[in-house]
Parts: sequence; structure tokens; C-alpha cells
Amino acid sequence: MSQAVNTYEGWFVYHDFRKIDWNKWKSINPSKREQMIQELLDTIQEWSTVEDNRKGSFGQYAILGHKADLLFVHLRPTIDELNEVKLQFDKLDIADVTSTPYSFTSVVELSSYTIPPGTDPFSDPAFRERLEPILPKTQYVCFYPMNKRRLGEDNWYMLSVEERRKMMKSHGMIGRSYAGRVRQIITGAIGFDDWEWGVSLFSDDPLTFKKLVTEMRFDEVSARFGEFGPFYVGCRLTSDGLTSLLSDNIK
Ligand code: VOV
Repeated sequence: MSQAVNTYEGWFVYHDFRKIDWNKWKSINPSKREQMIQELLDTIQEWSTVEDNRKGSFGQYAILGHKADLLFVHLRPTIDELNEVKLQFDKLDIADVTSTPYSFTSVVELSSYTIPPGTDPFSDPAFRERLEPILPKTQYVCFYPMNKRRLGEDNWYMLSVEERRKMMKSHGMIGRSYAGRVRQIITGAIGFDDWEWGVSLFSDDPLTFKKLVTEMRFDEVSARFGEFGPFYVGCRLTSDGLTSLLSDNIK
């Protein structure tokens, strides 16, 4: 049996993708719609305050393409709190005009591949900040789930720690060459969801997502072992942005 990697876990994460039933939304009278938007904004305001006390983080995005319209990302210390925010949304009036085409439940994860043996990562405040991250306030987000392949010779879980460490080192070096242009939050989902990891990338230039993901595809760990789910790309929404997404051009 090959040796399992040691992982460190931080905040739990809920990626809540929502699709709006525009026909239903437009059929609601304007003053009721306004009231529903206000109720949503009040809830979002409450969700956002977790960042002030470092009790979690929250982000909202408009998603491109047919797969979803909105993405709410919640980070919280416990999975119970994630359940609460999920139910809180579902009880809002506006929830009746939305559906959930996709969601992802996971936990911020760092693995020990690149940590020198014998070091106590928790003594490093920067390490804790990586486990309990405030979502970067960049203009764009990219999210996708992924697995490490278990197929014949290409079985990640049968490799030795040393082989895996070598590949993760190369992976990390490519990632670091994008420092300042993109930030990643890797979340582990084994036991929680249908894929093994969620990859959340943040940047002010959407092309950086394409460049980084392409470069990683040519690196051994992704080329041989990476299996990828659906990709989502979105633009960060302020409260005003969310209000105009729901209100502009609606007759
Ligand atoms: C934006 C840059 C970037 C940087 C700097 C970076 C660095 C690192 C380091 C140093 C480490 C290992 C230690 C740790 O931190 O866990 C990781 C770990 C991981 N990564 Fe990564 N990654 C990036 C980016 C980055 C991307 C774009 C992807 C998707 C891959 C692709 O082909 O689409 C990814 C995936 C992962 C995963 C799934 C893991 C966990 C693997 C496991 O088996 O445990 N990652 N990653």
C-alpha cells in the first residue's frame, strides 16, 4: 500500500451555483421584485460581515454561459454553518425563482508535499491564513472540480510519496510563476462531493486562467493524472452589480 499524504484542513466551503428562471422573475410585479431583491441584499450583507470578525468569507459572482447565472461562495469554520446559509437562501422569496444546477461542498486543504519534514506549519501565521483565506477581491473567478486518475499505470494513489512530491514540486513551480497574477484556493472534497478537489482561481485578467490551466496541462501531474469536471467562469458582483443584474431591462 502506498503512503497517504498528510493534509491540513481549514474552513469549509460551499460553492452554490444558481440559475434564475427569468420568465418567472419577470412575471412578478415590480414592487414585489424590489422587495425580494432587498431581502436578498440584506441576507448578503449579513453573510459578508463574517469577514470582519474572521469567521469566514463570502463572494458573489455572475456566471457566464448556460450552466448558471450566479455563484455564491461561502467559507465557514464548520459545515453546520454552511448548511445554515444554504437553508437561509432557500427560505428567501427569491429562491423560488432560482434552481441549483450545481453545487460543491469541500474544505480548504493544504497537503504536506512541499512542507519540509519536521516543521510545524501551524506556527506560521501565513499558513493559517492560507487555510482560512479571505476570498481575493479580484474581478474574475474560475472554478472547476478535479480528480487524480486511478487507471492502470496512471494511478496517482499507487505512487510513492517521493514520486508524488516530485511532481507536486514541479506543479508548485509553475503555479508560483503566476504569482501576483492569479491566486488559487484548493479545496479537498473526498468524502464530501463527487470530485476529489475543487479548484478556485481568482484574477483580474480572465486570460490568465486560460494560460495557467494550459501550462499545467503540459505538466506531468496534470497531463497524466488530472481529470477535470465542468469549468465555470464568472465576474465578481458588488451589491449594486447584483441589483442591476436582477433589475436592468426588465419590463
Ligand atoms: C495559481 C497557482 C498555483 C500554485 C502556486 C499552486 C501550488 C500548489 C502547491 C505548492 C501544492 C502542494 C501543497 C499544497 O498547497 O497542497 C498544490 C496542491 C494542489 N494543486 Fe496547485 N497550485 C496552483 C494552481 C493550481 C491549479 C490551476 C490546479 C488545477 C490543476 C490543473 O491542471 O488545472 C491545482 C491543483 C492542485 C491540487 C488538486 C492540489 C492538491 C494535490 C494533492 O494531491 O494533494 N493547483 N498546488
